[in-house]
Amino acid sequence: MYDINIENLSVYYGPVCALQNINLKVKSNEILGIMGPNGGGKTTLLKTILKIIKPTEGKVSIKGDSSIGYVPQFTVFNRSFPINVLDVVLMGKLSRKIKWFQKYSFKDKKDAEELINKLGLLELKNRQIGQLSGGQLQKVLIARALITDPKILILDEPTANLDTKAKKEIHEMLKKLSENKTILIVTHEMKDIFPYIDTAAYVNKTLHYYENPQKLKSEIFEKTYGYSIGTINKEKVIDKKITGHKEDEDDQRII
Ligand SMILES: Nc1ncnc2c1ncn2[C@@H]1O[C@H](COP(=O)(O)OP(=O)(O)OP(=O)(O)O)[C@@H](O)[C@H]1O
Repeated sequence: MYDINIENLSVYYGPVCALQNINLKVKSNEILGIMGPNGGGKTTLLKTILKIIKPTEGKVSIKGDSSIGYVPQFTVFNRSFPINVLDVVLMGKLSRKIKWFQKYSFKDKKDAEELINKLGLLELKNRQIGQLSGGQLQKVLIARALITDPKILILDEPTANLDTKAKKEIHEMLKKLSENKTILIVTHEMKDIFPYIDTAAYVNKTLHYYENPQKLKSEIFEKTYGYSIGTINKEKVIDKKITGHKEDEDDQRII
């Protein structure tokens, strides 16, 4: 039932404690939103799940042999590299131990084209990555992580620096993918992510897990504004104060 099971996990970098005694179980096909302040340990948690970092204490178990796809922060991606969309997606087929002059098979190319088509990117197939919008590039990086059909997909700030429309498209894409994948998203975009996640975790050295993400949303508002969200209308007003967004006539009367 659980794709990821983390028990009593602590991670230290020398004397620095990044994560302390963390427990977390992630169900199959769940979308977990991971939030928390800068330096709270979110990336350390991802890297531990990906086995890039070894736990100081405790253990991380992945169900069966579930493979994991990883989408790193796209700000670290070199956009000036002369490579097209199809080639970026195909790169996801390369084994971790890169063999020089490794060739892609006909099936690799067919799989990549099918995936690009499925994600609505076919018309961009031959475009150089330097000529993509931020949202398009992010979708291509997600496609690269999906090419091996992993059961678990982990994304580190997938919508950072994207406009509202691109964010919505990425979040909707992830929601669809969660029909048969377990997805972990590290994000600072709390306002945008809540409608799309099933559960939430707040990481600040320790981890608080929320079966109901709305509870975390309420706690964040309470911390920010010093009072709790009593009614839906009040929540709308607070949302509007943050976003400046007007939703409907009814809404406008509340102001
Ligand atoms: N390689 C490292 N060596 C020493 N300390 C590190 C190392 N990597 C991270 N840390 C420290 O571990 C803590 C957690 O860092 P981490 O990058 O996991 O946080 P984060 O929540 O991902 O932060 P952000 O939101 O800013 O990306 C921080 O105090 C950070 O300074």
